[in-house]
Amino acid sequence: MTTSSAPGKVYLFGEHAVVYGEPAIPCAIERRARVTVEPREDDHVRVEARDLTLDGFTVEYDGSTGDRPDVAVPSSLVDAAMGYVDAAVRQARAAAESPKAGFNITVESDIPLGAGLGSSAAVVVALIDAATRSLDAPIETREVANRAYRAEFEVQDGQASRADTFCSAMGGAVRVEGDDCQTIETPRLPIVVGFDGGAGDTGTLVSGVRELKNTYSFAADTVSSIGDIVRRGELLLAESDPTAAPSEQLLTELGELMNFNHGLLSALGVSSRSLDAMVWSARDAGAYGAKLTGAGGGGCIVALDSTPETRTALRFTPGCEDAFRAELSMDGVRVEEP
Ligand SMILES: Nc1ncnc2c1ncn2[C@@H]1O[C@H](COP(=O)(O)OP(=O)(O)O)[C@@H](O)[C@H]1O
Ligand SMILES: C[C@@](O)(CCOP(=O)(O)O)CC(=O)O
Ligand SMILES: [Mg+2]
Repeated sequence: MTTSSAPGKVYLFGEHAVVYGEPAIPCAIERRARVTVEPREDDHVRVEARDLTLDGFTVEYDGSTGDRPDVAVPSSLVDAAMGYVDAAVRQARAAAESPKAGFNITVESDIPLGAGLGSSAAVVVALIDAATRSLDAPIETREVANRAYRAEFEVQDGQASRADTFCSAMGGAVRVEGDDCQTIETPRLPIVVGFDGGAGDTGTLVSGVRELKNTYSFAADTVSSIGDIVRRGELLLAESDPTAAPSEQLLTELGELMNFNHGLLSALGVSSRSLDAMVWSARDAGAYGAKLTGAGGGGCIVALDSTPETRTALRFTPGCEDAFRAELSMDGVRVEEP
């Protein structure tokens, strides 16, 4: 039995645009998905995912035939829910060169689903790591990231960047531009997350942006402007001392860029009333800046504030269900005691 865990993330800058080759800077946060994998004698895959959907469920199906599990919900819902787990199992089998390996898989996660904190990437990364280890065929962390990207790419119909999966596998802050993935050093940023209790569908939101971008040249310009914001942001981070507390000037400038980034994401149609309400509430409370994080449509915002003010304001914001400080997680994927 092998258990691996991997962190979720927030985007400081650059979600969506990163799908089209612009750079992005996600930061891993101390909210993790844990996946326990036990190899089986047969080629079946049994998945226990209690955090999945409202009530969670357990299914067993024959992974070799591609038969769907026999459960009393529409199969499209099961496919949507199981897509990432299925794709990660395929990647783990391929990496271990064991196409018929069967597994008992248990997924536990502190990361809300579909909320922009990268639950899919964390589950896929932890699953690939644990499954390959359980077959005595461990792979390097960068290869876990690569396989996890291929799983997300498959599930999101070819519309995925390497950002979420690389960040979850490596931990810390990272910079991703196309296939170029690097870890970067940043000062400890005072990250606050607000969560509206909702979710957005990553595939659908990415398709919406793609359509706008293909229809309007100004939407394509908006995507490249997001890239400009990220380049500006990474310069600020590169010039700062990662071992010192972030300066007031750095936080002010990063906040301004985050505000701008949110405006452009909003123009691309991926914000929502509750995300906007949380963003404004954070700004009114004195946050340096605030933006939605991840695919959008509902879910989470990320703000910078060293004081408790933003958290307090968010907790009183209608539509905000939870607000918490998110520490940067320097640990990416790691093995856990089962
Ligand atoms: N705890 C979990 N157990 C099983 N699958 C999960 C879990 N968390 C996330 N997933 C998978 O990830 C999907 C959500 O991913 P996505 O829409 O990309 O949102 P995000 O990555 O922002 O959370 C879920 O529909 C499910 O397939
Ligand atoms: C919108 C996007 O840039 C980020 C999606 O993040 P999340 O799955 O909502 O956490 C898509 C991607 O990079 O694959
Ligand atoms: Mg995701």
